[in-house]
Parts: sequence; C-alpha cells; structure tokens
Amino acid sequence: MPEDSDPFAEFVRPPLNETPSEREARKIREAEEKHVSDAIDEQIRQEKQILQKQKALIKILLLGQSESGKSTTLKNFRLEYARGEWEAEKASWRAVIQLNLVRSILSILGTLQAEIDGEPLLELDDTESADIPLDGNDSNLSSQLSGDEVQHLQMFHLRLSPLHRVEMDLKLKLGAGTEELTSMDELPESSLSLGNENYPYEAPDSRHMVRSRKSRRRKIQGEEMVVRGLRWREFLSYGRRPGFTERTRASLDMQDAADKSVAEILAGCSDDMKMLWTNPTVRDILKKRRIEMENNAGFFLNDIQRIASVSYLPSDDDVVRSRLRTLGVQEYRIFVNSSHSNSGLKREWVIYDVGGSRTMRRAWIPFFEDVNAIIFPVSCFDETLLEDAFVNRLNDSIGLWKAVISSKMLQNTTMVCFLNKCDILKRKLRNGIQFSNYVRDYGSRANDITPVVKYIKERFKNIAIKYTVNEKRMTYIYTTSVTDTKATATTLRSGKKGEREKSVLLTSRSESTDN
Ligand SMILES: Nc1nc2c(ncn2[C@@H]2O[C@H](COP(=O)(O)OP(=O)(O)OP(=O)(O)O)[C@@H](O)[C@H]2O)c(=O)[nH]1
Ligand SMILES: [Mg+2]
Repeated sequence: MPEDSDPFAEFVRPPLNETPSEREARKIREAEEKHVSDAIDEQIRQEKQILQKQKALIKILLLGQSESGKSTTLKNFRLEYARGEWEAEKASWRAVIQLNLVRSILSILGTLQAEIDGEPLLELDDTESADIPLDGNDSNLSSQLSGDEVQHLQMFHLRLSPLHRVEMDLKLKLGAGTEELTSMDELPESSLSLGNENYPYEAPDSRHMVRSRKSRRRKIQGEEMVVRGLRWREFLSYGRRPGFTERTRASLDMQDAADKSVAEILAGCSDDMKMLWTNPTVRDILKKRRIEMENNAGFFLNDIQRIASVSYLPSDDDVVRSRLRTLGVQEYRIFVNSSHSNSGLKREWVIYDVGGSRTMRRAWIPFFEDVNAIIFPVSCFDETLLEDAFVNRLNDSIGLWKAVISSKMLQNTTMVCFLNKCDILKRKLRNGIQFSNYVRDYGSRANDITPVVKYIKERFKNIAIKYTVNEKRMTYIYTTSVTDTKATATTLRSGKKGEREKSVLLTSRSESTDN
C-alpha cells in the first residue's frame, strides 16, 4: 500500500527535520519497544500453545462404587498404552498379590474356626432374607465335624500360623495407608451432591434392608486391605533412585530382607496352603457356609504354588486380578495413537482413578471440570456395599448413574457404562442365585445371562435417556469382564473409534425404549 493512502502513515512517520542524534535515539527507543512487544507476543504465543495443549488433552474419569472395577479398567489402559511403565512397575505388585493370597487363606481359616466353634451363620436370625436361595440346608448349620476332622483342621491352623506374621509384614511394607475397613467404618451418606444434582439415595428392597448374608459372611472372611494413594508404589519405585539418603537406602535394605523372609515363609507354607484349599472337608464347610472364594476380589487360590515360590514374579494377569483398594484420586497419563489419522501422532490422555466408597465420593466433584469422558463400571446385583451393609450394590450404582448422568457439569461429557464382572454374573446365575430375588421388577423372566444382561442394560439406558439434558451427549453401554484383558483391549479400541456395534449407543433422548 502506498504510504500516502495509509491513514496511520503520518502518525508513525519520523519527524521531517530529525537530527542524526535524534534519529539515533529514536532507533534505540524503537528497538526497545520492539523488544518488549516481541516478548509480549511470545508470551501470548506460549499461552495459546498451553491452551491448545489443554484442549488436545483427553481427560477421562473412572467413576463408580468400590470394587466395581475402576482400577482394573485403568490397568487395562496402562497395559495397552503404557507398556514401558507397566513393565517397570510389575514387580512391585508382588507384595499386593502375596497379601491377597494370604488374606484368602486366613479367611478360610477363620471360617473353619467358626465351624469348629459351632458358630451359627449370623444371618439365620434374619427371617426376612430367608428367601435367598441356598444349596445347603439351614437347619443343618451346627458343626457336625468328627473329632478326627476337628483335629485335622486345627492342624492347618497351627501349620499356617506364620501367615499372620506375613500378613503384618506385608501390610507394614505397603505403608501406613494399609488399614482394615469394617462395614460400619465409613458412615453412609444419605445424599451425594454431584454439582447441581443430588444423588437419589434409593432404598433397596425391604427384604434386603437387613444385613445380607453375603456382607456378614465377608465379616467372617476378614476384611480387605486398603492402601492409600500411591504411597506404596512411590516407596518402591522412587525409593531406588540415585540421590536417596543413606538412611533411606538402609531402610530399603531392611525391606529387601523383609521381602525375602516373606517369600521364604510363604514357600514354607505352600504345600499346607494347597492342602487346605483342596481339602474336601474344607470345601464342604465353605459350601455349607455359602462362601464362594472364586467370586472374591484378589482370588489367587488356584495359583498357590506359583505365587508362594521364592522366585515369584507377577504376570500381567496377576497384576490385573490383584486387589488394591484406591483411596483418594490417582492420576495417570498415557499416550494414545490418534484414531483419525495414520500419521503416528499421539494424543495425551489423563486418566483419573478414584476411590469408590461412599465417603470418598465428594472428592470426585473437582475432577468433573473439562472431563471428556467418564467410564462407569457397575457390578454385582446380589451383594451389599462393604461400607454399608444396608445398601444393595446394584441400587447404589443405579442411584450414582442417575446422579452422574443428570449432573449439569457433565452434560458435554461422553458417558461409558461398563456392565462389568459378567463372568461372575454368569457363574452366579449358573449356580442358581435368582436375579429376581434381588431385583423384583425382573419378575418371572428366565434366570439366564442374556435376559439378565438385557434387563440391566435397559435400566441404565433408560436412565441415560431420561436424565440427559444435552441431546448431543454420547452414552455407550458395554458388557465387560475387565479381568479379561484381551476382550477389554477390543472394547477400549472400539470405544476409541466410537464403534457402535459393540455397545448400545445413545445419542439422544428420542431413542426408543422398551420400558
Ligand atoms: N472376576 C472378575 N473380577 C473383576 C472384574 N473386574 C474387577 N474384578 C476384580 O474385582 C476387584 C475389585 O476391582 P477394582 O478395580 O480394584 O475396584 P475399584 O472400582 O477400583 O474399587 P475401589 O478402588 O475400592 O473404588 C479386583 O480384585 C479385580 O480383580 C471382572 O470383570 N471379573
Ligand atoms: Mg480402585
């Protein structure tokens, strides 16, 4: 543009009668001004870059009740997309798996003692829950063990007594955060505020308002362990970095010695543990007391020989199946290939795993902001919450799902519901546990996996349709068993691509429903 036609030209033109020294001074001044201006431009550019990066960052929040499978879902993500970190961390799960095994054995010993002592099942006075199907005969609960059998069982107690010490050592190793959770430790909350909505606390069927047989049984079995945050892993991995003080190194050496001692005691008890688990009388007692160890978190009783060996190193599958309760919120970052290009470009995903028990749910809310997707695992229709034996797990999940779906803060967030632990669901139905005893609306429909899953899916789908305000929000419902890493990898990939065929996909309220 010719200078004359520029309306600003005369305002920026140097004075016509400028002396050489004035010109020099002006140039210096202009250079300084340009320097300041460039610095401001650079700052703006950097801020823009950060903003863009934040926009490019995919935030995923794992929500749901305790034991539903959030951390296990996270493990699947890490196994698939953060293999290096996973491998580096794998060995540190050894103590967790050893503790899972030891606690299973100790819970069996506790059950045997209850039987030897002729302790009746606590639930028997709960006549209201008498319609829960049982394989055994209720009137037959008092101990009918012969003197020889009692002696034999007591021998297990004696021979496996070193495991109490191992349990203590492992808990010590896993940090001060390891603590017992008893069913009334965490007071029930009558409501949970999720942004603008209240968590509609649903009363479960009155028949199941009584402490369920299961929850009481868990009390006999012993409580699970709790590990706070990442402390134990920080200790194990970061503790070995150079620059650590001598004092820390000394304590790590002590820890190594303790690890060795734990492994040796476990190896020494290996045969007895196996004999206990395979003993027909023990199996009969567990059956009579309706304890199915296979359905418990951290089940490793079929792997005793391998896990109780001195040289044991966890496999991928062991880590996925191990149980470590989450307290607080843990953040993980993974890099995922961009699904829409073959450029090899990776996007950063940040995944938040939260503790699911009731008192921890308030800590979820700050993480709702800017979250791209929520993965919400649901599990178990016939159990009550560990922290509140009066609340049926399915009812609790339904209430939570409603609260999450209707939260105004989450209207732009993609919702992914995992109807999880389908393997356990299948086993329970096959073993004759009647779904309709826990979910009355189910009525006289067949007690088979396909109609039961269809029913649960419909319940969650209908809630999503009814309570979604933003009609553009995507909601997916998958059936999963997230301990099956192969199948879960397929689900994660299909979810990443937004494939419809493997899930129920809801895009708007207008989608038809059966109910
Ligand atoms: N059989 C089976 N077990 C599962 C499945 N999903 C999770 N589990 C087991 O259930 C237990 C609990 O799972 P977690 O992932 O720790 O549960 P969570 O939701 O993170 O629980 P909190 O941390 O207490 O909130 C673990 O021992 C898992 O191995 C599944 O699909 N099938
Ligand atoms: Mg967890």
